[in-house]
Amino acid sequence: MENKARLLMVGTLGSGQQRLIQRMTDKGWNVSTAGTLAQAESRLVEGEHEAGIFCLHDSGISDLKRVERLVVRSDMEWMALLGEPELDDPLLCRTLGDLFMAYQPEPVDIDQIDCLMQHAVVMKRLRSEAAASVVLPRAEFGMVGTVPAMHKVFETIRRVALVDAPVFISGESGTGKELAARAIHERSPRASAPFITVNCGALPGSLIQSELFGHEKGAFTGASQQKIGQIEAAAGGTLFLDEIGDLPLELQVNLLRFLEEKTIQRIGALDEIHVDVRVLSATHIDLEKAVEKGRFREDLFHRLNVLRVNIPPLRERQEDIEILARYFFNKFIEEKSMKVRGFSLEALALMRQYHWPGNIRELINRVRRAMVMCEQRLVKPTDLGLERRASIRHAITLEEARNCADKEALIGALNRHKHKVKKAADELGVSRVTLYRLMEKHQLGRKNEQAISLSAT
Ligand SMILES: Nc1ncnc2c1ncn2[C@@H]1O[C@H](COP(=O)(O)OP(=O)(O)OP(=O)(O)O)[C@@H](O)[C@H]1O
Repeated sequence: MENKARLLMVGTLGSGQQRLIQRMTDKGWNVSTAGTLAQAESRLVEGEHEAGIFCLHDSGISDLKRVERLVVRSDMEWMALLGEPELDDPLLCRTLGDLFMAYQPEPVDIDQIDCLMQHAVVMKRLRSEAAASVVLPRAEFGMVGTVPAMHKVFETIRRVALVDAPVFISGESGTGKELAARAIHERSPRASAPFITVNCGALPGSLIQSELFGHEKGAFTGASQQKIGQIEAAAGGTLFLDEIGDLPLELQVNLLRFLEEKTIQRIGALDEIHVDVRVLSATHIDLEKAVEKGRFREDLFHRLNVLRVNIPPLRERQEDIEILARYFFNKFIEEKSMKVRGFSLEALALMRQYHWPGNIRELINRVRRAMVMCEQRLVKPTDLGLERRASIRHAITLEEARNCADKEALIGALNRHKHKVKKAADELGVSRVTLYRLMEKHQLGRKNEQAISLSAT
């Protein structure tokens, strides 16, 4: 190790203190000292230390929570010096085990301390080099994506932003449709005007009409005041209709009229108002299929689908999974100092294998929870809640895989049809008798035993 590494010594060791500082200085260390935790905090801000010694013995440092905060934030290795009897304290023992690379009771062995601190410096330098070599992904419009399919999404966003036609954004739940809609607005000539989102699935039909078009005072019971609808509120800007597939059929007609004529009529109003709004829409359902089944008007679909952005699910962007996980890890670690340093290789491997039905929203939630739950330095599969699923994927025979798939299909169909066996059997293309037999085989109760869910496999 190159000498003159900076060593921070916190607390006092009593009579041995001066000797320790002198000997460590003789060995080539650049030692700075802090008698209190407050001083230690300022020393860490002032200078680039590479290793630390906490003298917990007889030093008046009893605020272990603050010790923990300081050690965690410092991003370097520490050793503790203390008197033997203090090891009776279980809280102190846990703190030592969690935070320090080593401890020494008195009388201290200075050669050993020197050796341990040299290791600490090497580890710190290794970590710094590793961190420097990691190229953090650049987020375009707040979206991280490195695979060709995402580059295509970014390119499409850039292009469609410049024209004024409606854009339909498709993609599974949590893939970033709203983020893409905002990006289109922010890059468009309308960027300085409002961007308004309406979730068409969140309100009942009776309310969504007034939400979109507004109403006049007295238009219906309870309309005690005039209300400007969201279309009018977005005038000059962009209206993002999320979950457009959930818009009731009767309102689809009104929306179509607005898109064709650029005018609206508040409920209860006689006059039509001209409104200049660009409409973006999205849904996680297959809108083409909804059109086929007569649940969505074809003419409205074509009006909305003039330009299209299609965001692929996370499982189809394998190379992005680890990059996104690290991106959010770095983001959350900045918000709150935590002991955790990164992901274990096993956790990364399982993240790549997992199906991510909730896409990036699910990834964010799992990473955030794992960072809080993690008790060691590296996030493990259990912290992410992925272990059980993964073990199923690893060591199973073909027969077990088939059983698993059968069971998932049964659970899905039964849930979708609220346990109506006849309907579930029709969907699965089996007779009722066969369905009962399969339910028995997979121990799926006829009613809601097992609170049927996919994780029940
Ligand atoms: N490529 C990405 N990079 C970084 N964060 C992303 C990316 N895509 C989505 N996110 C984040 O994931 C979360 C879900 O994104 P968003 O709400 O845009 O998804 P959505 O497809 O509109 O979901 P839903 O269909 O449920 O409405 C948000 O926190 C968003 O910031």
